[in-house]
Amino acid sequence: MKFNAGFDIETDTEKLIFHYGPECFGPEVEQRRLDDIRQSLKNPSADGPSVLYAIAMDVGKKKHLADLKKRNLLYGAVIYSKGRIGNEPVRSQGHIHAISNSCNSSTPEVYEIWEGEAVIYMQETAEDNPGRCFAVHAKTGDVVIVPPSWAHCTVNANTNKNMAFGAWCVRDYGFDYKGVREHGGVAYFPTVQDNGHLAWSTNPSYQAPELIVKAARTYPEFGIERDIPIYTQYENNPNLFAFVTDPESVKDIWINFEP
Ligand SMILES: O=P(O)(O)OC[C@H]1O[C@](O)(CO)[C@@H](O)[C@@H]1O
Repeated sequence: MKFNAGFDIETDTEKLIFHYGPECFGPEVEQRRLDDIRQSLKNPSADGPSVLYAIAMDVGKKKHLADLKKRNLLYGAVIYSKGRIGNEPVRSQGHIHAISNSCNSSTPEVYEIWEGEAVIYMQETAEDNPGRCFAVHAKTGDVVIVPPSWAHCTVNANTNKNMAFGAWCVRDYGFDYKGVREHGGVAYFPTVQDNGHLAWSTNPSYQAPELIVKAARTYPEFGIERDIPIYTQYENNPNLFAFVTDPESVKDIWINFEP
């Protein structure tokens, strides 16, 4: 399927892969299978699609690659299967962005939904007290920012459709799964109700406050505009996503940040 990511990329929803146009680059996808993420499910023995999502880290226009490397920025793409896992939606296992050597800090991630509907779930920590917990509903074109060091996972919110997104990340990214895995997942488990909507139940291995469910918002504090692909916004203003690779430069924004 074709959508406006700001560069020439298409999804193949049958094979769960990406196709790149002649002026673009991108790797073969890395698959995440049901067996890879079972331990983070509400019901680890549930049945579902064997490949849940496929990841292509480092995609974009060939003419930008040198600049992206210079800035230490990386654009990733992920495509999700439709369907469900028992009564749970297809989703990622959850992780925290590890401390990157380049900035000596965990880094944020800026998502843009390309097709389908997503929930970006996030919580402040992966400790017994996870801090504030948010489920942010995002539709095609919406942007969602996950702050540095928050645990997060991505949910395909519509079981009848594939979902795909792009995201700005740091180039020397690393994923820390430890806290999430020790708790058997994130603090709230999504399930699919009969009407197709998501419901949320607490993971008993945390002492979590009430979940805040909300719609995606805009991010004027970062200078991000609505309705323009975030890749195009980088193309028009290459310094715009410098906060992704240097989160300390906007440290006041992260205090009491609400996604
Ligand atoms: O938690 P997993 O399975 O490693 O997922 C990795 C994917 O998650 C994301 O960080 C989104 O949260 C992608 O950018 C990345 O490719």
